[in-house]
Amino acid sequence: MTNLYPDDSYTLHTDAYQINMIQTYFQQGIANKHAVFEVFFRDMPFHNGYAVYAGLEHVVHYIQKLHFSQTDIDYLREAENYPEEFLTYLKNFKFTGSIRSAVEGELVYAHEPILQVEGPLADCQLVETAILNILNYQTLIATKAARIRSVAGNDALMEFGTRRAQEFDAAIWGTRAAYIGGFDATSNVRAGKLFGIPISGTHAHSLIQTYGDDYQAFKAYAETHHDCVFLVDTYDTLRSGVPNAIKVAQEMGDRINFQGVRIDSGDMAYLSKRVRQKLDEAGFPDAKIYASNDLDEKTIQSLKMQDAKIDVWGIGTKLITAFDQPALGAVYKMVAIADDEGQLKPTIKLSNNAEKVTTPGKKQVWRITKKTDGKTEGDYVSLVDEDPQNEEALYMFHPSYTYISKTVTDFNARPILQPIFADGKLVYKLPSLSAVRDRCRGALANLWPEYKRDLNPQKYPVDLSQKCWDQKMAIIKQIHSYVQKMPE
Ligand SMILES: Nc1ncnc2c1ncn2[C@@H]1O[C@H](COP(=O)(O)OP(=O)(O)OP(=O)(O)O)[C@@H](O)[C@H]1O
Ligand SMILES: O=P(O)(O)OC[C@H]1O[C@H](OP(=O)(O)OP(=O)(O)O)[C@H](O)[C@@H]1O
Ligand SMILES: O=C(O)c1cccnc1
Repeated sequence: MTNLYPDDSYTLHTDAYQINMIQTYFQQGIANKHAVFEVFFRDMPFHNGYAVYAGLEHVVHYIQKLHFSQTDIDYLREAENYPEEFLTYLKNFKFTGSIRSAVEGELVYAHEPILQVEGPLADCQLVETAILNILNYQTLIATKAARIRSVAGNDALMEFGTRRAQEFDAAIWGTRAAYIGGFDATSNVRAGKLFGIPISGTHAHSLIQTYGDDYQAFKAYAETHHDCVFLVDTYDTLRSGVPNAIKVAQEMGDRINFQGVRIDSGDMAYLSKRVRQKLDEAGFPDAKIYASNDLDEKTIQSLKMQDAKIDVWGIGTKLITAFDQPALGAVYKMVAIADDEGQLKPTIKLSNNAEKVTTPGKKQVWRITKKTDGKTEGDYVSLVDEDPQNEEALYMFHPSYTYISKTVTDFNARPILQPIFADGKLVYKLPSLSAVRDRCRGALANLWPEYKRDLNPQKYPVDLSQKCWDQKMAIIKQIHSYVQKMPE
């Protein structure tokens, strides 16, 4: 049976190896050694040209509540038999690190830091797992939602995924991420209460099955609700569902707001056209046609090409589970660590796979836009002490194929990583969810269409500054010559 603790928290929502490492650092006297870690992902989700950053608000809640409760300590003692002095250290633990991050709704790209944690080594290590858990999921769902929005045009998009989501938290934070990416409403009532997302709902087939008849069911619903959308596919969409929906709408007249009908099966291109015709002929040209059933950006695009007469799209499974790409794959890597004199030194993780070699040093990401049209030229990843805003002309080159380069003039450089926590204190005012959603919409408007197309989008430039690149090469050389001296 599950143990339910009155003081349960998310502090133990971490991998055991983090606590094991913290124990080593503590017992070796280096738990407070200054360190910097950065989060980034290596591949664009869904082969998309951009990703929509989401999850920061949940990260903020998590960090604010971070402390080991008495039952956390009791559990660690019992499960792992940690030494008492280490448990006392954990009991007194307070997060004193600093976090800089992209803000929610911002567009982010592979191979650039999207969040940075700096501070005592132990603090940085403890939060890795939860931060990745949050950002990996929410950024994925916000991106999927934006892809769906990009094919839906101005049609209404409703999130219907809770019943298929990977449990409670995924449903709740997933629907919030979907809203950021451009959805309009959710069927999840708790998400409405928690986040202020508009809620929306029609009714299920069980209502019709309860009455055993479309007419009786629609009538009962209409007698008890003002706003009515009738689900018309339980027995036969064209012969029973739609005619009975029209009949009830006509009988009830102004006593209801007949918003439309929902189709949940069958050939939706064919059915929606026939349904539209019937609604129009009956004098309901404003009644909308809702569609649901395993939809995603591909089916919506196909239905639009078939000139389907669908106004509102209800999307569940394929959105909330990120059906075609279940993980973003963001990682959390150490980029700098203090030496014995307390000086922060860049550090690298090498790999035979060039893609997996990290970029050392504490960094900033600059979004470079042209002053003339506000359009994005690419991202420029610099060391933290560089400021491209002061440059007249910015030389940008591909970090692997360095001969691919351009010089940008007349540009603005905007720092993407913003201060969120400074020495453990929240220094960022969380924006409203609608402001976050607007930010996403605005960012997409400033992106060239070549990066937004669904199929084979252009690869968005994420370039390293010369200083950052030189430092990386120097460290790689240094390590190679050190390793070469070792016997095999
Ligand atoms: N005209 C169309 N063009 C492309 N895809 C469509 C079209 N009409 C429906 N679809 C999609 O085809 C799939 C049909 O799935 P499925 O066979 O499970 O549905 P169904 O048999 O109509 O309904 P159900 O089994 O849920 O009662 C769904 O993903 C649906 O969104
Ligand atoms: O297909 P999705 O994108 O996941 O959208 C959500 C689905 O959930 C409902 O079906 P379900 O069969 O669960 O219940 P129902 O009896 O109300 O149709 C709804 O009718 C949609 O088909
Ligand atoms: O309101 C709806 O129509 C709805 C809600 C959740 C899942 N499917 C449909």
